[in-house]
Amino acid sequence: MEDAMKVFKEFFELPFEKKSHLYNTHDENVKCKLYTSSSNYENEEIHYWRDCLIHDCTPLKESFDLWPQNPPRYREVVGEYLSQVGKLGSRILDLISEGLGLESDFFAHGYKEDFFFTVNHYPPCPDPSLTLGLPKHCDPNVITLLLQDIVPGLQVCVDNEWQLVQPCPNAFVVNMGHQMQVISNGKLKGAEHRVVTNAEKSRTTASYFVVPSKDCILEPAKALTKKDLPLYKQFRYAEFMETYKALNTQEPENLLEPYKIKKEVI
Ligand SMILES: O=C(O)CCC(=O)C(=O)O
Ligand SMILES: [Fe+2]
Repeated sequence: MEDAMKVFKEFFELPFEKKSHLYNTHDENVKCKLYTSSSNYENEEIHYWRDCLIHDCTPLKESFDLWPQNPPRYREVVGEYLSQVGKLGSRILDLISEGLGLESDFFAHGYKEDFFFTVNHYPPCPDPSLTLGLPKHCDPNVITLLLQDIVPGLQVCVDNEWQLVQPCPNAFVVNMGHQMQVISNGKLKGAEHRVVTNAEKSRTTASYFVVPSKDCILEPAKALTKKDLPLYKQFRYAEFMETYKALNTQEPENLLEPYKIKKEVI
């Protein structure tokens, strides 16, 4: 993971001419892109202080040729990194299913079918009081494995207060996404988080999002709704993602609102 972080930093340190061809936010067919703030820069109300590299990763071996050619080690190091992080993600999901009392291969049924990968770079910000690196959000997927640099910036919302997640060397931050909240019937809450900037140092992070298949049907695990009532109804992952994209600027908790089962008032 040290090597991967080194390569991510080297990529963002490249002179602009070596990466300018990757700035292309409009063409759906471009499978490796760099953008500033978000992929919807032109239409967003607020811009954020980050650059983001995103490239297709699945199937892993077949997507190598789409990745950055510079730094020259990028493909080899990141290929190995993603394959190892994928295994770690599966192991963590096995442990979560054990902890929740679900069958051991519960997440193998479409919940970890895919993954999505982004590398974030937050340059020093002259006035951190004016903007964020990323706004408050909850990841839309199942879990996210975040590789943090030694520079702090990630904050998590606990009891309505923002707390800094201190970087811990050689460790990943594992964020619960919206889908984990649904599957666990609210036992594991989707983590609301954001990124603050700082004036002195740049910060680089890499997010590995474990993603269900588009057709995966999400609902509270049956084993958890024998005693407790289900809090959410069934929906397709692709359907949720449409809501997520359309309502992205709302409070994270509101995004699950359409899928909540309302208690009847008698
Ligand atoms: O860069 C970070 O610390 C967090 C990134 C993040 O939340 C995301 O990629 O969804
Ligand atoms: Fe996130």
